[in-house]
Amino acid sequence: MRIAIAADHGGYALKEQIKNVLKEMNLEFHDYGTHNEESVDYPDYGVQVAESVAKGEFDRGILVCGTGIGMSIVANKVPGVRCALVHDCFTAKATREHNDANVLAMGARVIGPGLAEEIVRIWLTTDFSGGRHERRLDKIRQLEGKFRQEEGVRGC
Ligand SMILES: O=C(CO)[C@H](O)[C@H](O)[C@H](O)COP(=O)(O)O
Repeated sequence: MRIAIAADHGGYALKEQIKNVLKEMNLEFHDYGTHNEESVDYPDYGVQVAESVAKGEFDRGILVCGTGIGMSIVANKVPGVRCALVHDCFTAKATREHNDANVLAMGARVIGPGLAEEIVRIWLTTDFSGGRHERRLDKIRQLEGKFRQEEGVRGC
């Protein structure tokens, strides 16, 4: 499994710790930045991970900012991305089983590194359950198609 990872300045330190988890798990990853704690804008980093996952260049994405909210909003603008903002172990598992979430967002100002690492481990090792959940993902894909078409009509 290949992972794309990024953070803004608020998530930089936690991103570095999560990279150690990925190394322990022998997972290949690409770090899209940021590479220090200088202030940057989270959309510039979130979109790179989201696009790379949507294009199939990576299997999963991990995004960290202060709250995780901005990163999750950005990632979910990219068709094909199902980004989950997760701050507990229960939803880390559930969003893989039910939503087949392909991007994980977390807030470094919300949870500590120990919990974040546990969330990453659970999220990376839990499979999608399929079944009735596949039908719901199909409906999400249909909605993406509907809004793409409407944007085409409006010339957006
Ligand atoms: O939560 C965020 C956006 O929803 C991000 O955490 C940013 O890290 C946060 O907005 C940055 O704020 P700052 O005051 O510029 O450090």
